[in-house]
Amino acid sequence: MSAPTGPGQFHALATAAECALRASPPSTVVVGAIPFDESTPARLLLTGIERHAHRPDSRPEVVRAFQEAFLPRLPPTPAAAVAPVAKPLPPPTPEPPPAAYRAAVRDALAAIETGIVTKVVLARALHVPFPGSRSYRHLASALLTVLSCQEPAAHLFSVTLPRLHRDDAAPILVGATPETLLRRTGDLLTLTPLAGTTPRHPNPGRDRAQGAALLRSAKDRAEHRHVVDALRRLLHPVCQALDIPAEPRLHATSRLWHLATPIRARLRRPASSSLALACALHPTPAVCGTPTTCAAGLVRTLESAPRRYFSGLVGWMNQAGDGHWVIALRCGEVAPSGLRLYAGAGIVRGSTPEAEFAETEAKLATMLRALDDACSTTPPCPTPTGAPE
Ligand SMILES: C=C(O[C@@H]1C=C(C(=O)O)C=C[C@H]1O)C(=O)O
Repeated sequence: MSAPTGPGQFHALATAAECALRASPPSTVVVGAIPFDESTPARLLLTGIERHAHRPDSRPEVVRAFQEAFLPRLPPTPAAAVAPVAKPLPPPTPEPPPAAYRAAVRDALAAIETGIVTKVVLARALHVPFPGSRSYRHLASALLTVLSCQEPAAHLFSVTLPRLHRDDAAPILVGATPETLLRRTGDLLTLTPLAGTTPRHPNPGRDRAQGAALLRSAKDRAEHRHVVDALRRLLHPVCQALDIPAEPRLHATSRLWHLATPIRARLRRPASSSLALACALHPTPAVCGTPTTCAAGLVRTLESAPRRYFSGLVGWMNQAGDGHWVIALRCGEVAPSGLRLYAGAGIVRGSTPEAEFAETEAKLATMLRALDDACSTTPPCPTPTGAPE
């Protein structure tokens, strides 16, 4: 299922998905990935979820549906192919170089001082040359297995993306995101925006102190408020009841604390489909900035390369329009030539180039650790993970 790239792609996709589902058997769902911006093609396809899962609302079944829909069944990896031929991994190349990322943060801060934007999210990438003899599809599969152990609370995804050129192998987007853009069940809409981040600490006392400091940080609360305010503005016309807590709370991943606001809303009837709603809200200031058009312009000029699917959407929708769309974070594109991992950070007044660079490093560590384990022979889940010791 596709729509021409360029302005209007997302709206056309949502309409095409709704039409295709209406014309399909009742158990059909649309699953796939929508890019950060409309210059990159989306990858959405129809699949029969009930063949793979009996409870499409529960996370593991949906994850399994993604895997079965997008990753062809792989034969068990022969031991020889799993040998850690590339340990230590080749060093990743930062794109852009760290100094250029810090300069872009300074430019974003200068734009904030002029008043044209109040928040801009700037992303960077790491290119990791393909580490060894395993096929890239096996690596994508191994990464997913490792991520499912290391990030048990995350939403996992694995989506085969459109080919860049006709003769190329199709890259695979693999990740474990902590952020749900929205979930629609009938007229109930739930959202969990995240913004404002600090690393966790292996010492429990210091870990709690770091979380508490994030919760108090005026700069991080402002960064978070931009997202919640934008969602309130956009949801108000389509919702009859909107429950938005006044204060953010902490959300933990295995490596990071985030500020989170769980939002619940009742949609007015007739309710838009989950994909139409997701496309209307995307990109939120959590991944782009505010005001959106101006922030998106700065993202285009200040980032060194297109984000493609990073900070886009991944999810599914059924015939009733219910569905779950997450934001593609803590992820990478796996291709035969190597992996491209991404992370971004929200720049607001009070941000510093050094701290924002460090935040992207901390975010990238999730995928780097998974990659390291995916390329080693040790089992991916030796002990339960989730909270640092
Ligand atoms: C851009 C990313 O994350 C987004 C930005 C955050 C922030 O700036 O604090 C936090 C969570 C996400 O909404 C990322 O993980 O790369």
